[in-house]
Amino acid sequence: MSRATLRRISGPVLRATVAGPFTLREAVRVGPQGLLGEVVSLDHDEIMVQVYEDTTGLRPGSEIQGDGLPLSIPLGPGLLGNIFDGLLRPLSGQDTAFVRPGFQGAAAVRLDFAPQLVPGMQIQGGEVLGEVRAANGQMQRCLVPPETRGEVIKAWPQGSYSETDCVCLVQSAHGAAQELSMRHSWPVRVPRPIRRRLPALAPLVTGQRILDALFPIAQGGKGAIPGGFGTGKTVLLEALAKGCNADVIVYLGCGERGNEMAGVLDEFPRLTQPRSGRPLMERTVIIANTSNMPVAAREASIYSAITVAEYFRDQGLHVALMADSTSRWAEALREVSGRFGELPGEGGYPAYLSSRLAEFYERAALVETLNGATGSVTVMGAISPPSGDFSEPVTSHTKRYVRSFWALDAKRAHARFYPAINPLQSYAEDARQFEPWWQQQGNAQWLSLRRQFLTLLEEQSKLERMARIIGKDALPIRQQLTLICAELVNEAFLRQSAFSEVDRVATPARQSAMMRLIGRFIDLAEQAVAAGASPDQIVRLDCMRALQRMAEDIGNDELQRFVELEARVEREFATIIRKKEADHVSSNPG
Ligand SMILES: Nc1ncnc2c1ncn2[C@@H]1O[C@H](COP(=O)(O)OP(=O)(O)OP(=O)(O)O)[C@@H](O)[C@H]1O
Repeated sequence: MSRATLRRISGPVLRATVAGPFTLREAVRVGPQGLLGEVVSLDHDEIMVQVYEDTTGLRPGSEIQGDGLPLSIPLGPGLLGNIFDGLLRPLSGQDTAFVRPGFQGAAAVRLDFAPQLVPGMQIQGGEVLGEVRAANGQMQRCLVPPETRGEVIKAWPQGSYSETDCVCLVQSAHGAAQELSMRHSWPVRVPRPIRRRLPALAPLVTGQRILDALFPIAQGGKGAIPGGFGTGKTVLLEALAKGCNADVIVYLGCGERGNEMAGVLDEFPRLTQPRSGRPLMERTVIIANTSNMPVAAREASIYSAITVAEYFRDQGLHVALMADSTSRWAEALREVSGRFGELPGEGGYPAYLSSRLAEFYERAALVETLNGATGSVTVMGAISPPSGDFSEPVTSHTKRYVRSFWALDAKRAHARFYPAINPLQSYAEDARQFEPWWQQQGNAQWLSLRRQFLTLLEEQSKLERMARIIGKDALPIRQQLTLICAELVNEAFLRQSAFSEVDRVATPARQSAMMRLIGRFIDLAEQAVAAGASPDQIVRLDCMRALQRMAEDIGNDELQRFVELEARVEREFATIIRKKEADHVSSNPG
């Protein structure tokens, strides 16, 4: 085992004189406490180590021992429903209220394991070793570690085992025997292998109308949520974690304030999944690395989170990873890089900020797993640009790698218009691909309605600028109508409170019903104006209020009420149009 002697300590960065061969990225144990670290540079007889724990009290002269392996995390069935720090160690103290006791110790917790392998079988990495059934009936697959290959020489029978108990013995072609348990470890910085990437065909259904209908993200896609202070990044990520249709949620609180994380920790165990009604924590893994935890661990936490997400993907599941916030992660990178004495690049960040962001987002994908199943990791990262300036390095580099960009807007947030996503600054590069998916949901008009809504919102912004100069009433009637319709899209469709009992999650069917109804309103309003009705008459229709309130009034299970509302809108427009035609006839009797 390689050893080194600690020479210099600068916060989480150590320099040590080596007495044995170390490798780059090797995990090390430092000092008498065995603090966990990683070799980040090698130079003749000196190594530089980044330590993931508090280095207070450490002294020069202490010993550093190499693990001989890269920094790795344990992956097993005990992850689901629990909360960990950035290096995947269960959080202790108050936070352990819902941590399955002894996860790390593993021996204490026994799980019902049903094997799927029998002696004589030739197996390869990624195959299903067996299944674990939790007390609540939830099934999880245990996988053969990706690099394992050989013949099963012994398989333990169905029964109760701890995560680290041997349940299968495999002999490789070279004759070496390997013990397999329900848990295996994997180096966090190495993407887990897959058979191939698949083209994304379906969106991740988020339950947020502005995202699903206007700026969708693919299942296996990557999205960013940039937004200045207090614009709603955390609330939006939490809403996605609660309402999206992923099988597993990995929620990473990276460098956020402790009280914000406390909200998640307190709330998630009490909530149920809107679709299945099951407890939300059953499908969630929380990784919390708040601003008061060691800075270097924050840097590692993003890799731990994506590795956990890939582990569930490899079981053939669809996983959504929410990272709040990637800016705090980049700040950790900057701080540690400064201590290494590296030359700072743009904004003081290291020159490799962009490649690190790329490495992270590239791990999002829809894939065929090693065992032939289909799974995905969708990544959504919040960004906190200082002063809300989207040209700063983290936002601008992230923009190059994500396909959905949901820009939060301080003006909308100040007006308490939530989610405060600015539709003019946001985009979704994969949107058109989802037309067939929406057709399958019974919304054949989705693409044209989406285009119509986006055009209205764009025109609204231009017209409002003009109206500020000349006054709204001085605009031509058609343009006044555009403003009315855009306002309806905003108020009735895009506004969605994350705290509303009825509206916090909108199903695709309800979103479709609302889109169609607004589209019908726009058609009828145009017909009414063509027949001579004034914009004022349209605004004063009784149904206007019902339309503006429909998101709050009509729930996901009450789709028939949209049909009734549409009939009411048609009746009211028919009345104005008939009246206009009658007026026309009486003023032109010949
Ligand atoms: N979708 C939403 N629905 C209802 N209210 C919201 C929504 N989004 C944000 N808010 C309101 O805005 C407040 C601030 O939101 P949040 O804490 O998510 O902002 P943030 O961008 O994460 O802040 P910070 O920059 O401090 O991390 C919330 O406490 C809530 O009152």
